[in-house]
Amino acid sequence: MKLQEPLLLRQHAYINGQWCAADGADTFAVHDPATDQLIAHLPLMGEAEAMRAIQAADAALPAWRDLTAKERARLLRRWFFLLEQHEEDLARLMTWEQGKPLAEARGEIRYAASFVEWFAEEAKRLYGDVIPAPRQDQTLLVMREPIGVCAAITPWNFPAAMITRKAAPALAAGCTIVIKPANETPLSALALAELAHRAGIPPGVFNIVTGDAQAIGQQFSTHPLVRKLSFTGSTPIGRLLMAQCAGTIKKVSLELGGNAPFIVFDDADLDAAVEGAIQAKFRNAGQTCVCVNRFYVHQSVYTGFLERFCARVAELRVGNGFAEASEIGPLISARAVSKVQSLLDDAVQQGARLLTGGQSLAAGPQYFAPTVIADVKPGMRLLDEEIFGPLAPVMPFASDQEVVMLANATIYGLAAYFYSRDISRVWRVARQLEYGIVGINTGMVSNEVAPFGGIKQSGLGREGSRYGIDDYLESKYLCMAC
Ligand SMILES: NC(=O)C1=CN([C@@H]2O[C@H](COP(=O)(O)OP(=O)(O)OC[C@H]3O[C@@H](n4cnc5c(N)ncnc54)[C@H](OP(=O)(O)O)[C@@H]3O)[C@@H](O)[C@H]2O)C=CC1
Ligand SMILES: O=C(O)CCCC(=O)O
Repeated sequence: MKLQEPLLLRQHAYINGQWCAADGADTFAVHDPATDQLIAHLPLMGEAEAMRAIQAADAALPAWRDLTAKERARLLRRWFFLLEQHEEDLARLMTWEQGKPLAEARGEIRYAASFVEWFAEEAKRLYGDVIPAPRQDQTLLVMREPIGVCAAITPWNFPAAMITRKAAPALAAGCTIVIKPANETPLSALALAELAHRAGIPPGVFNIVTGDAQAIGQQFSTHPLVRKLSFTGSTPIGRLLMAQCAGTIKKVSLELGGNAPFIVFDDADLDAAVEGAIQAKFRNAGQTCVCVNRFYVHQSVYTGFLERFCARVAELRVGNGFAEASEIGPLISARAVSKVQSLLDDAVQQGARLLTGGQSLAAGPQYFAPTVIADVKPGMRLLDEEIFGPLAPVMPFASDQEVVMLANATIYGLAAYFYSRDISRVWRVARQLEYGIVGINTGMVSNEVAPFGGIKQSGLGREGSRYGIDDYLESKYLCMAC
């Protein structure tokens, strides 16, 4: 890979300010999902190295916590400027290991950097409270203090933004952090570490441990020095980590799976709904936890919506993320492709109509054609399982009451979308949807200033926004007799 700054391609973990190999010098391989070519070998670390990273983060904590908020903010801002400055190299590394089109990768680097900038600003506004006391001889105060050493486990679908969305609030609050990136996409994480190092973030404050997820996850979720764990990934692993954290009563933030409904009411602007549907379904080839899993379209506009939607989907250009024309890259793995294929097969066997896509592509074995199926019915697996791929199931509905009930009939509660121009319906449906995020007449809801997170089994806590730093803070109540 040709980079303007070759040192951004790191093949060692980053612990206590040092680039390290695994104790036994073992490695694992990283492949380009577009070509299956070998990209890099990374340290296959386990419990011992994870423990050393935690100890380094603990040793670095007092000095980092004792910096003024302004000093921490200044270092975070330097990191932000470096992320901006190296956007192109960071994007290229991401496309190489993750597959997403370069334009999307550039967008993700800007998105990742925006969390660092935002929380550098928030660092200076962590106000406490003075509480009117119930007695005249008391003064009551609440101070907000960093929780301590934090651990984070991040997924491959957003290899940079999921790290900065956790690390930036942690560092801004005065915490130190140990991070295990997904094994599919460690290079982006290590490039972030290289730039954090150059920004002057002290040794031990920001650490990246690569390798065996189970062994590292075990340490992160059971070590008594870790006070908080933040995880983005699948609901089953989130459940497991939450249970493991129970032993030492860690604070837990979880961004887990979704089953997003996208509702098109009879009064919707259909052209706008189609554009929103393309964004909300096909971003990152459908591999986003807020991507649409189910389309409900009012029966009176069902055929019209399907015609326009299928025409747009058929135009999407699939190919290697490095080709500037590509809009949809490969899926992350052969396992991901077979999961999407099996959900499609199940639906078609049970009577769904295949309208466009569905075929394998000459571009390579990890590509899946953008696909639309209609007349989807209860009982088909894809209504309950997270698709995480470019397959759009569509079905008609008859009434508002029915569609809200169908939309809420899931264990998940991350994102929902709907299109309507009737203002009273907009308010009513927005209130009735049991989701942490509701997109109204838009298919794009994510930014650094808004709280991102789900309810039900989609997770705990919020990331980004002024709320996103709360999980990295404890409240200390001071009761002073005077
Ligand atoms: N909410 C979201 O954004 C995401 C949702 N998903 C959902 O999950 C499905 C499967 O994807 P998958 O990548 O397997 O998701 P996982 O939840 O398995 O992986 C996410 C992260 O968790 C790590 N991990 C895996 N097992 C453990 C463990 N026992 N202890 C600690 N950490 C662990 C992974 O490490 P490693 O890479 O080393 O295995 C990775 O860093 C997807 O199809 C999608 O439905 C997936 C990714 C993101
Ligand atoms: O959990 C994910 O899938 C990544 C979040 C993407 C976003 O912030 O929109």
